[in-house]
Amino acid sequence: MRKLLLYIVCFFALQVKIMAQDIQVQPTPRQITVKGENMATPVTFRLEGEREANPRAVKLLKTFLGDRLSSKGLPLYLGEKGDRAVQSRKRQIPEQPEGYYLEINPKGITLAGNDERGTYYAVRTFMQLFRDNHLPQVEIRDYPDVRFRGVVEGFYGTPWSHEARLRQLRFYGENKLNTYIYGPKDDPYHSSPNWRKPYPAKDAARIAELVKVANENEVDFVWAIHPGLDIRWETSDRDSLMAKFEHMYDLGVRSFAVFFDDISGEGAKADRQVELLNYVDDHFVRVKPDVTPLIVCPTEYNKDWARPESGYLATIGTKLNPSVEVMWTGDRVISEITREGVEWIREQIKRPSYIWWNFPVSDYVRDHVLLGEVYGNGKDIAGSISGFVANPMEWAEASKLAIYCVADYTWNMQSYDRSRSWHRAIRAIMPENAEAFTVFARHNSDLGENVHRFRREESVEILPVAERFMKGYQEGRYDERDFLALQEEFERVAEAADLLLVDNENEALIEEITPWLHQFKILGDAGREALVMLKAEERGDRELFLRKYNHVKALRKRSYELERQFNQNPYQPGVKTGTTVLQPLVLGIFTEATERFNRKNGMDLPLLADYLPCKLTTNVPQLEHLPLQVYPNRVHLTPLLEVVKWPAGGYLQLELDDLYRIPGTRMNFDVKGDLSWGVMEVSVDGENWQVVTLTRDARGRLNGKWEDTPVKFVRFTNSGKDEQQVYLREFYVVFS
Ligand SMILES: OCC1=N[C@H]2[C@@H](O1)O[C@H](CO)[C@@H](O)[C@@H]2O
Ligand SMILES: [Ca+2]
Repeated sequence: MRKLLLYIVCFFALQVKIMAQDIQVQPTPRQITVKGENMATPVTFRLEGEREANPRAVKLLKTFLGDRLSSKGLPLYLGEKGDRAVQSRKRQIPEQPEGYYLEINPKGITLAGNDERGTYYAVRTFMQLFRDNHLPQVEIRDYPDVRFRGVVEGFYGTPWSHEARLRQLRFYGENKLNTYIYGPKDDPYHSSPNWRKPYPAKDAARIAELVKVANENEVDFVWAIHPGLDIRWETSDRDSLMAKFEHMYDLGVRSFAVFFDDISGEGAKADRQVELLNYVDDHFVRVKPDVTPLIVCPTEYNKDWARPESGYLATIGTKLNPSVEVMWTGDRVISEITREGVEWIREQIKRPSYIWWNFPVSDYVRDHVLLGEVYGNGKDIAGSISGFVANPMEWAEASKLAIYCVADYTWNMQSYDRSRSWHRAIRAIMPENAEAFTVFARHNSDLGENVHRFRREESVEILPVAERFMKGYQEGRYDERDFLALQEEFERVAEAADLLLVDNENEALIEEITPWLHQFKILGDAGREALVMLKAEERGDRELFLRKYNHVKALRKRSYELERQFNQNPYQPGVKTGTTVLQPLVLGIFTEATERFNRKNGMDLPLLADYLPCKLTTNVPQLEHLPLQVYPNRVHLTPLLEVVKWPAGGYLQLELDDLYRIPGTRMNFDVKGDLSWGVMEVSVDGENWQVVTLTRDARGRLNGKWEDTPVKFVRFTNSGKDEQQVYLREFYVVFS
């Protein structure tokens, strides 16, 4: 008998477990208990508590239920702890900020928040559980791990459009993100030169609308100011900043930030910054009745840049009002956030850090879109951070993939599953073409070589097949199953590109990624044709081989033309896709097949030009891994967004692949002051150097040229005795 009883209990428990798992709520709730079989969805609901409950929650729920609301029907109790309607469940409500209790059973429904935002989140969860014909009988206790969760629009590049921002705010409401920080570097009223000026009427009206929609979605709209490029530490500038905050307050802004990142000189001084921040905190933030804690982004915002001898962080830690939140990007500008890292900074600044996570931002690899999984951050960091906001790409819709996962991760770290979250994100963003978008996103996730050396996994599933196949092909025997798997993958790539190009469920997203979709189609076609080349070469079918050889070369040419047509920016112009696995695979197959064909037929068909005739060497740490943009007769250094500390004696050297004249060289370090410390030289052998005369033009740029004997080396040195802090805005060499 006992055994039978045990069996029945286990069976029931298993059922409960299975049912709890198949209940999907985003973000993943802390605790779901299934209390019985699904129940039929009532035809009508009687709403109790609407007068006392959070009005935004009431509005959201009434809009959602529509004509299912009536004075009769299943009671639905809505409200915060202390409100009469949810009095009977008071003890069940979690006491953490934004926590909520949700109960659905045949006697009634309770949506009860620990605070107003919690009630709103209970409604959001209820909306996800709702099905026209059935409701799960559940009890949910839920609350977030991280206090402030969301996005900081803090990237360089084209700021998001007003419509994109409105869509973002609604997306944050759906995903329980409560923070949007407005700080686009290229908005002149956020940064220099107009941070002191009020917004023109049209922009002001848009900000006011953003604040309104943010409030409806229970999102704090944080307005950030970036005064450090030209701030003067006098009361006039302090008053200008206060006046600007008052102006933003009048537009409805109730949350404020001051960014001191990516600046040098006067603006970077810690004690001056702290004096200003404490003043703003004491005379504005704490004076107003309804303004959330001030947030600052420090100049030393990552460990790599922290210099204990500067005492910068110590000053912040000891002198900055404890109520001010301090942002932090981690051990480096772009880095995964670890427990050790957040505990280190917590010691320095004497408070939890407010993480500014630089992902999926791509303003330093603008030719890539970053659609991969969100991973690498510790699941044990919640205790040492007060906030976690992601800095996205200039492509707002495409950034939603990572933002969705960040919402899941910051709400419930322990249960975060990077792959499950990513697949759900794709279904949430592209429900009708989830499969095609998965194929596309799988092969558009790595950054390629970049100055921050931050990389992401890409084409993970096909990588082992590609490696095994190429090895086998080169050794003269490959597995036919691998060949077929690659063929299948390239077909799916080509299909996905076409399906997404005509998709109209999310036109804003398709518009953003269209250049990459065209590139992806070419990649799929090139992969399939390269595989046909391989078989034709094996069979000795010259005619077919030559047809496919010409087709792949034509596809490669089209790819280059796409690169020059779309996404032209001064940093990383062009459109890269599948750069880590698929592109090298196509090139490898094409090269191997063509070399075999040439050997067997005594021909000399050229390979695909994938040249890089230039090598960079330097002893300036921040320039060590600088990618180069190489064109037929020009070499560009990728400009940097951060301040470059160029030590005395620091040099940067380019070695060309042959001897060239240099009709033009241009450097723009965005330096107002004296540039005589900079010397440019050329050399034939890398030993004997000759100085190139540099002239400074009206915009402060240095221009030089070398028309004498052709040379192989060009170098630029800080021949002064002091470190120089410059911006690497532009540095290119034209050679002929
Ligand atoms: O304050 C943190 C911070 N400021 C800069 C820096 O990180 O690098 C990001 C990525 O390039 C850039 O988007 C951001 O504006
Ligand atoms: Ca209330």
